Amino acid sequence: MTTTDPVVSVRDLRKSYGSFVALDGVTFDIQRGETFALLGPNGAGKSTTIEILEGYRDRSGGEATVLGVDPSRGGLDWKARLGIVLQSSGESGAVTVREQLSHFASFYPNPRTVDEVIAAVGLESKQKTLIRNLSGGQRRRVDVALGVIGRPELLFLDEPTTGFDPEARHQFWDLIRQLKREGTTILLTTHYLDEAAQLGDRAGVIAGGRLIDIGTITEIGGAEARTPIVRWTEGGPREQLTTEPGALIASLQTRLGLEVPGLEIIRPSLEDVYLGLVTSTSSISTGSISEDAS
Ligand SMILES: Nc1ncnc2c1ncn2[C@@H]1O[C@H](COP(=O)(O)OP(=O)(O)OP(=O)(O)O)[C@@H](O)[C@H]1O
Repeated sequence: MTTTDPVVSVRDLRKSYGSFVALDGVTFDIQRGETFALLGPNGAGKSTTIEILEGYRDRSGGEATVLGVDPSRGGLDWKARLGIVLQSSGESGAVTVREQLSHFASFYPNPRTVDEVIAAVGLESKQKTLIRNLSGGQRRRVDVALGVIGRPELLFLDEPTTGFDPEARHQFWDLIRQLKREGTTILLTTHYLDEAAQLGDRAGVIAGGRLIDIGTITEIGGAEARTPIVRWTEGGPREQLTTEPGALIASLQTRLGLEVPGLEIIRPSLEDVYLGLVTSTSSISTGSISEDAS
């Protein structure tokens, strides 16, 4: 593997559980230092993808390379270069936060200090608490701390902020930005579009086991994100004009400086675009979404 090779390379990845097809030919690369967000609704295939790349699940077909190694054959040296935060950790320990982190740190050649990671996830006041006595969100913070303590080259985060309160999410985003500055490559799955937009250099939208769109966050927003939506709220129920009339009114209002009471020009958020994508299931199955949104 050379320094310019992708850190993660996935080609036509397939996974079936019996007759059920969970992944139906997924292809993407992640470059060194990049943060890639995998977005998709429940059951889309995000965890299946990430767990194959972590070496937890076997694939049914296609190719995968992670840090130059086929993850189904990765040994201990390979695993020591990864940080893994699973979707559910099963951390129910009868040990304290501090003890658990110290124990994990001892597996790695060049770990971060326990104090550093405890501060990074905001668990200073709970470091001597048994893990089983933590709240759900606090346990999740322990999971994240365990994932980063080994100073991984590649960090896998499967819905890392589920159960976090807003302050903890922002603290987590700061931690991820610090890891990005240090050059860590990150694969993140999330339902939160603001999280993908805040952290992701690029994102892939997965639905029904297929990657239906891939690109920078702006590219995924695509034409729809650039088209103004006009909301007319004067005298009656809210009406939304999303196509040509909306664009025309918006353009006239801007060019002529018209003040129209009750007229609000907005641009759809990534969330609006995403919901449009994942609810158009008929288009997804024909694969036309990526063409429409590009
Ligand atoms: N061991 C299994 N046996 C059978 N089906 C499975 C198994 N694991 C996952 N699946 C199915 O594969 C599909 C993809 O699951 P996966 O966990 O990858 O989705 P996801 O995108 O991570 O969803 P979520 O956002 O809900 O976590 C789902 O329909 C799920 O029911």
